[in-house]
Amino acid sequence: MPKFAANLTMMFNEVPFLQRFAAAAKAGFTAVEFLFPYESDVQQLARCLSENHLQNVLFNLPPGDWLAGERGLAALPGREEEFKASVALALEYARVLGTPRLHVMAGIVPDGISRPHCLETYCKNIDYAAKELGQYGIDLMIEPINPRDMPGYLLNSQAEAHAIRKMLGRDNLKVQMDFYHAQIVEGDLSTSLTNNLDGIGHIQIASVPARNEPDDGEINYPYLFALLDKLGYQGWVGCEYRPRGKTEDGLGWLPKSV
Ligand SMILES: O=C(O)[C@H](O)C(=O)CO
Ligand SMILES: [Mg+2]
Repeated sequence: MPKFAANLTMMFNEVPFLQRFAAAAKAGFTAVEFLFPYESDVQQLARCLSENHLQNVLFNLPPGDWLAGERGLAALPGREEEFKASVALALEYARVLGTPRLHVMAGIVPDGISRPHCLETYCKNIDYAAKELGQYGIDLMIEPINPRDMPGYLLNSQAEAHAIRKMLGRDNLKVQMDFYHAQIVEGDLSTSLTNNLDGIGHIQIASVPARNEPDDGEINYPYLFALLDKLGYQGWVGCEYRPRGKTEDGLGWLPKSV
């Protein structure tokens, strides 16, 4: 059975963020991921991990002004210096927390700027970030996101993400395969997973269309979990879903040892 990491941004939202570490550990998780840790003191986060015997397997680089609708800086021409500063900040956190991989969000293609121009900016920034993280043995994830959840987001398909990964040729640049997004955009999950396994650095799960626990909706997760085992996938599976009700009440799908 794959290794599952609780997503503390989406799960255990019955309690404040810093109390979710203990809640995840109590539920049996040994690993967690989250989106953006930057509102918390990094040493406090390190204590939350160590006190609860958890490892952090992923978090995101700063996304720009989230409340203003920004969803990443990497593809935004003219924001390169801000992007480089976001890489430095994420590195500070990752080195303290021992995080082995970081997800960099691409961003929404701005009005008046061509997609090819954004794609060129994105590739240059991703290459820079991968080089910086690589000095510390940290992998960089790029994740296609569906246009229903994020209209205008630059990167939507697994195929394009793997093409960028191969073109840049950085060993520590990997694709984050979120089955929720991949199902919405292109489906064909098991073949895409099988054909691209070497280039996949992290997986995330949620039901489609509701983005709840992976025990409902149109994706056959028991089939995919068995395929991950058969393929020998050694990475983590992030539970990036919105619990239908109380988080603990929705964990019946988890194997006993997560
Ligand atoms: O939304 C997602 O699936 C991504 O994993 C993310 O981190 C940005 O929201
Ligand atoms: Mg995701």
